[in-house]
Amino acid sequence: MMRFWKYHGLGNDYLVMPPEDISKELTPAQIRLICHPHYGIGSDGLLIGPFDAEEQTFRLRLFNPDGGEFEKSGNGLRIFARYLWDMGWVQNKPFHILTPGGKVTAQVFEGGRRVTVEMGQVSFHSSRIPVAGPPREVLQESIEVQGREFRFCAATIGNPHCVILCDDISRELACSIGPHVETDPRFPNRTNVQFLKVLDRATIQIEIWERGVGYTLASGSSSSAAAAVAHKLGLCDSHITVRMPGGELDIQIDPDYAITMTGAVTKICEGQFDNEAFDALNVIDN
Ligand SMILES: N[C@@H](CCC[C@H](N)C(=O)O)C(=O)O
Repeated sequence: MMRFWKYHGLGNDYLVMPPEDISKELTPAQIRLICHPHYGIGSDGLLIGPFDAEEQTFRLRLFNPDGGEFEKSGNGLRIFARYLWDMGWVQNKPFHILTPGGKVTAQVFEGGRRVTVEMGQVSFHSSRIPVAGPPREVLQESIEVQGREFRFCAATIGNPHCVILCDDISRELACSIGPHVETDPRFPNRTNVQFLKVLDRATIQIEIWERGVGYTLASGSSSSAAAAVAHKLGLCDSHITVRMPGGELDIQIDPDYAITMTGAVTKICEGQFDNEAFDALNVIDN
């Protein structure tokens, strides 16, 4: 049996599992099953932690529903911060979370329903994201998908993002174009994809296709990357509300492109995952 806690951040849902319940490292196939909507619990990702909890610093591992481990998640970090608060590991003062994409600082408010995370610094440099080709800031470049040309900027906040500016955005656009961009060879580690519409100097709207997930209702790292791109291009000021189908996030951009993200977290349930569910492993991967 593995205990789990399920939360969502604006409809982007994650499971949290304590590492002490996981006797042997989960395989990618087992993670795919746990996240499967029918054969598993169902979620946009799996968070395993805390590892090495000391002096208000907690290490976290993060996995996409395709079974791949990834670097950083904005909604995932808010959710993990709330989990630590629910479990009594932290109180209302700031604390730190170590992720493969860097160390962040988090703080819980409003009885756990609102969390602020200092997400780290956005970089637009090809060598950091990564993006193939000569070392450069990846701004306003061209990509052709299914006979249509798009202008994009790329950014990292620990995980890779491709931000495509559009006059009109939709779920259909994200689902038709996103998969091709996610796996475009210029992104050696693949990429998350955001379709960005600037509403005014303090408000943007995005539709999201996530690496290793697909279409999601919200994404904190996507919001951070898209807001940073809008600011970098001079289209928005430094305090931006990001509107997504699942709700809004508040993004503050420092002069060095350090990002502070604030938004809601909602607890859904907690329970026990029965290893019997792994009987369907051969079903989901065929
Ligand atoms: N939904 C997350 C992003 C999850 C990670 C992404 N799929 C990736 O592979 O980088 C967020 O809120 O940032």
